[in-house]
Amino acid sequence: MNTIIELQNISKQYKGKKVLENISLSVYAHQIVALVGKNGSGKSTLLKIIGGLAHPDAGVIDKHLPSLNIGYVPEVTPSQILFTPQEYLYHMGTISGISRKQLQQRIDYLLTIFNMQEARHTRIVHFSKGMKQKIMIMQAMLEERNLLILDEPLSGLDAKAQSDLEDTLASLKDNGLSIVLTCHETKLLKNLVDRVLVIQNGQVSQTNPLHDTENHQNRVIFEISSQKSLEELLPFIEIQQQRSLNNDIKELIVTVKQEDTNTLLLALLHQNASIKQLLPTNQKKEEFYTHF
Ligand SMILES: Nc1ncnc2c1ncn2[C@@H]1O[C@H](COP(=O)(O)OP(=O)(O)OP(=O)(O)O)[C@@H](O)[C@H]1O
Repeated sequence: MNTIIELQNISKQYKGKKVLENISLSVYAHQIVALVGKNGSGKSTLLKIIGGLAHPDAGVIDKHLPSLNIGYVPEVTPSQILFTPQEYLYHMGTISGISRKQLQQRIDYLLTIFNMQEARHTRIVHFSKGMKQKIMIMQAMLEERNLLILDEPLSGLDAKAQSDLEDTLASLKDNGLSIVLTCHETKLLKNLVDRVLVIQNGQVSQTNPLHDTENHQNRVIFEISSQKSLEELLPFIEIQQQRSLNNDIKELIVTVKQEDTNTLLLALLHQNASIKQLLPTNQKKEEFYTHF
């Protein structure tokens, strides 16, 4: 994984009150990271520090990409914008000094990826909160970005708007963007984020990945002739360990997704493999080995 920005021992206080204490974290390319925590836990402060909008009292921010270009979208969404998306984005882009031709191409691209072409000429003041949120993100993306920082992008949106925005953020990630966002509720993020960082008492800790693939995988140990090719199995398995028992037989320990387990077992039987053990990966290793 390529790190794009790394924070080392970041601390911040306001009027003598410590908000962040010795926080270290990395943001990787093509990842969506969520910062979760209670009101006032320091999420926005940390976002602003990552985005270069606030300075830490101590610590180092190391940009691993020399041309790291960060877009920042604050929590507050302005409600009274009388322009249409086309007008608003065009004005904002012009203020940022983007050339006309480049700007129009970029607006077209953004309207497409945010699925907003039909609303191009409707006044933003008439938009739903979700659509306004999209406009704010598009504004932050008028310039090419590597990293997008979103403060509470999903808050106040109804379920449909949340899911719509999640889809958009997922396509932005697929197009190469990294995203750091804050959120109160982890359940909103289930299908979206790669990592969740919890901020509490000025410290950041990483929770188990929300995708929790560990719990949906099995570990299989089998013995198979050394002459047999494993090529057919490779799409399903991740090899953890492999050793020769003698010249003819090798033993493998592999993990396989729950849904691929039957296919794997069937393929192993066709290959005259001997299945020694099958257990969910969330069983402790010691328990696993005592089954021999
Ligand atoms: N500019 C500031 N001046 C003084 N205190 C500040 C400032 N910015 C934030 N704080 C304080 O720092 C603490 C952390 O604030 P921050 O906004 O980072 O938390 P948060 O987790 O984003 O909260 P919320 O979920 O309510 O948005 C709070 O106690 C807040 O009052």
